[in-house]
Amino acid sequence: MSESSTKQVIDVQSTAPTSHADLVAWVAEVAEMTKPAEVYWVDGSQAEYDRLTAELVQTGTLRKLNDETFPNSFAAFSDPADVARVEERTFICSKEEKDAGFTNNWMDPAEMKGILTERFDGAMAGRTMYVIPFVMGPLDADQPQYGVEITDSAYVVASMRIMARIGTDVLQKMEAENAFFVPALHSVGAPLAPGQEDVPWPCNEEKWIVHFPEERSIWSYGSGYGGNALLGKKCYALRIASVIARDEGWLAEHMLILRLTSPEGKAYNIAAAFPSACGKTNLALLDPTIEGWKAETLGDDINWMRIGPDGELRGVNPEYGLFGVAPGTGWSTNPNAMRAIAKGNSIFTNVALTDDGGVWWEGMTDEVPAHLTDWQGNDWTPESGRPAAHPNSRFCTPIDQIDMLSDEYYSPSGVEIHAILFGGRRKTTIPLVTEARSWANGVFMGSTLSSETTAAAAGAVGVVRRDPMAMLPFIGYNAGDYLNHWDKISGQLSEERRPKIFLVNWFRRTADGGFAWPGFGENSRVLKWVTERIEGQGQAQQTPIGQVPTPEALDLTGLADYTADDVAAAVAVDSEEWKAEIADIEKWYANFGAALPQSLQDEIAGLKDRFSTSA
Ligand SMILES: Nc1nc2c(ncn2[C@@H]2O[C@H](COP(=O)(O)OP(=O)(O)OP(=O)(O)O)[C@@H](O)[C@H]2O)c(=O)[nH]1
Ligand SMILES: O=C([O-])CC(=O)C(=O)O
Repeated sequence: MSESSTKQVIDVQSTAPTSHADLVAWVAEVAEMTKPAEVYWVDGSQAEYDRLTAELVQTGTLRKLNDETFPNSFAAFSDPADVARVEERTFICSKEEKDAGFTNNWMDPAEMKGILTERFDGAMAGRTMYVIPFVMGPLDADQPQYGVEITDSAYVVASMRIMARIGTDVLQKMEAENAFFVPALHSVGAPLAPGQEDVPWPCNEEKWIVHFPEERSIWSYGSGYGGNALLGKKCYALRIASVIARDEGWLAEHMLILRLTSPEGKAYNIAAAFPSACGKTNLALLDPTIEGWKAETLGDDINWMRIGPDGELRGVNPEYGLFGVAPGTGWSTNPNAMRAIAKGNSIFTNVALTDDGGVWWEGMTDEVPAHLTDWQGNDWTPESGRPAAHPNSRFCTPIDQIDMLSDEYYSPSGVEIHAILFGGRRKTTIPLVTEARSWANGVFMGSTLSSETTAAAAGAVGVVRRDPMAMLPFIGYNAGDYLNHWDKISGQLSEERRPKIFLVNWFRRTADGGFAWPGFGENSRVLKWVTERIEGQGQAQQTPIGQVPTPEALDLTGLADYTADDVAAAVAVDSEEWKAEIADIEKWYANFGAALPQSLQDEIAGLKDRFSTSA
């Protein structure tokens, strides 16, 4: 062991601001392995954030924006090879391969630790090692879900402060309870030789996003981007939390939560699972276009659902900020998100810069600026023929800047969920909205959910894939066990209180290539029908896949140039398309073998039956 690493171990033990023995031991162990220049415990204060962001401006990682239009906000530009989650480099290292299942990459945990230990050896040389105590969900929850992220990226520290509750309060409570925490280790994997200047976006060509579900720990190496690096989000709140949820009897899901109140004052909490970049943030910040309806945000990406005392399903958003897709978020499509962003205190990544020191992305304003600096630092004009902002560019903004944030967001016991929507991005086949025939039929809809891939993950875009409950990249264990867990939870819900389930598709196309439904704020019309169905009202027609609205059932008041015929086209069930769909579902289900719950086997058999008798 070198002299400097010995010194670090001693430093950690004697300077740690906590007596939480397991935590101090882990931090010391990591410092010994990664050999940072210093160890810094993050307190989560505004002064600390201001200091770190100022340092990041100095090193060129952040660019301070024009304070008038984007107060206290910054833009970061990543390495072009580090712009999205890397699913191919994401692993679930359970002791046994079968426990990771066919949807996950797997490696033996000891072998993986061996590889990672080599990568992390000296990985933080020349850098500061930051220790971020955090909690997912309210700190006053019955059982706060603690984590500690160690990282060598100040950009990650600043972003984590927006996305999660972090710092001294969390550390003190964790210490007082001597609580378990998820150790989440992150390095950009780009150590600095002494005297070497900082690079604006350090990262490594080799990336590893690794989860050890039995240990409930995370090791992430080589990337500084979003879900690869802000480890409280997808890595903890979905992959590791899904394992905890399986063991403890609850659900950790990739869902937004929206509260919709009717003109009569009746409130409905709607959870919706859509894959990445398929409209969660937009629906969570819905601006209803129908008179008298009010929408409030509870969550935009993750929903932890527990069974309440009366057999109801209760949802909590464990996050503290938004990490939203920038392109397509605009004053006309999502004014609520734009108002939250306009309050400032945000970090943008891979958006374009305007000449007056602001930011811009495709769809932000109707008028396209005449000149920009694109996300890669090049001059850009509307004639450039390429996007100015990266398609997966993001805004990272505190959730409490949303004017429409529900007070219930802060409730540790969450809200009762009255309806669950499953939705994907499909050009054909899937109607605008379909009500499940039953709870089991709804779980079937979720388990066979499909969507075209998006820029949120590295790889091909636009390829249709099955994405069960929008959790394909996020189930931290065997997908067959996951479907069985849903089946088991179903049985524990009160029959009267079970949420109604719907399948939606905002992205269906017409023959001329346009969207079959205007989407965004107009989705409130679909949600109104959903609430009518909850109340046992609203006109619906039976189809082999479930109930769809009759052409007159959607409230189209004030919606120019959209007719009942257009609704009929948007909700049409085409049996030829469904023949291909069923074949694809059967192919998907074959992956599960005997693990497929009987209820879902019955559902696919029933679906085939209904199509054959309706033909
Ligand atoms: N046509 C259409 N596009 C939509 C609609 N809602 C969202 N989008 C587009 O879908 C893209 C992604 O939307 P988001 O709301 O950010 O998606 P998300 O699911 O929150 O994404 P993640 O943060 O990756 O989980 C944006 O380009 C939106 O403009 C809609 O109702 N209709
Ligand atoms: O995790 C990320 O990088 C961004 C995100 O929310 C997603 O991909 O769904």
